[in-house]
Amino acid sequence: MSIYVKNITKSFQNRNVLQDVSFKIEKGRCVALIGPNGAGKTTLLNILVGLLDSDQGEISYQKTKDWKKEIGFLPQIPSFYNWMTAKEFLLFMGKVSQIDTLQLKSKVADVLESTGLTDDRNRKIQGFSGGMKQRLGLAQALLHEPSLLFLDEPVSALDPVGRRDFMNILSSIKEKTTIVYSTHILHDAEEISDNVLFLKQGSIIAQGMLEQFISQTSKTYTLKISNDFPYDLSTCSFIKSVKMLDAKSASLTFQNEGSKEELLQWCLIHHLDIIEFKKEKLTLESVFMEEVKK
Ligand SMILES: Nc1ncnc2c1ncn2[C@@H]1O[C@H](COP(=O)(O)OP(=O)(O)OP(=O)(O)O)[C@@H](O)[C@H]1O
Repeated sequence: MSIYVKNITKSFQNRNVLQDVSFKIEKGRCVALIGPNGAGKTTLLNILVGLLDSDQGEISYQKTKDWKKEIGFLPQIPSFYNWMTAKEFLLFMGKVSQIDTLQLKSKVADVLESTGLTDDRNRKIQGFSGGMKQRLGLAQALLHEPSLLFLDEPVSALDPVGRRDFMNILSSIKEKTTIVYSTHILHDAEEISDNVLFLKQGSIIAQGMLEQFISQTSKTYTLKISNDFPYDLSTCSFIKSVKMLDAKSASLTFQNEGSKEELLQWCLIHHLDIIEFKKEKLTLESVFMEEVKK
C-alpha cells in the first residue's frame, strides 16, 4: 500500500511539534525516518498508526475501511505480558487481531522462525534479553502480514549482531511490505533504505531516494594530478585542501560546484596530467551532521 501524507500538524500544550508534514511513499519502499532527538519522529509514527490524532492534515490509507488491519507497529518501547511465553503472547496477540484460528498456529510458527525465536518459543518473556524482546515485538508486528509496517527505533537496543539480523529480516520482507522506520543508526539506514525522510524541529527538511539525497548534497570533489606541483597554492582560491601523494603528485579537494571548470582550466593552463577526477560520495551520517548543524 502506498502512503500519502498531507499537511500534518500537531501541537502539545500550544507547542508545535509537527508542522505541515507532507510526503509520499510508494508501495514496497523501505523508508528511514531520521532526525535529531525531539524532531518529532515518534509523534509522527504514532499519528501514522492511529495512536495519536493530528490537529490537521490527511493520511491517505486512513480513509479506507479496516485500514488498521493493514498496519503493523513496533513502538519504541514495546510492552509485553512477561508471564507469558513468546508463543503464548503471539497466540494471544493473533486472537486480538482476529486472525483466523485455523491459520494462527502456523502464522505464529512462521514469525517465530523469521525472527529467530523458534528455540525460545516456550520461554517466559521475563527471561528475555532486550534484543529478544525487540525480535518478539517485530514478530508481533508481522503476525497479521500487514502491508504497512511502522517501526520506532527498532534497532537501538540491539548489539551489532542483533542489528544485522534485524536488518536482514527487514530486507527479506521489504518486497511485499512498505516499511517506515525511525532510526539513529545511519549506517544501517544507508544499507537497507530506498528512501529517506529527514525531520528537523517538526518539519520535513529533505526527502527522496537515498542515493540521490546523498549525492545531491555532496559538493566535494577530488582531483589527483601528476607532474611536479610547482605553483603557489595560496593563489588557487577554489582549493580547500591539498594532500601531497608523493613528490610528483597531489590530491586536491574543493567544495564548490562552480569551481569545477576553473580548476580543470587551471590544470590545462599549467600542463598538469589529471589522474583522477571525482565527486566524493558522502555518507548518510555526514549529510545528517551537515543538515543538523545548519
Ligand atoms: N505527550 C506529549 N506531551 C507533550 N510534549 C510531547 C509529548 N510527546 C512528545 N512531546 C514533545 O514533542 C517533541 C517531539 O517528540 P518525539 O518523541 O516525537 O521526538 P523524536 O524525534 O521521536 O525524539 P527521539 O529521537 O529522542 O526519540 C519533543 O519536544 C517532546 O518533548
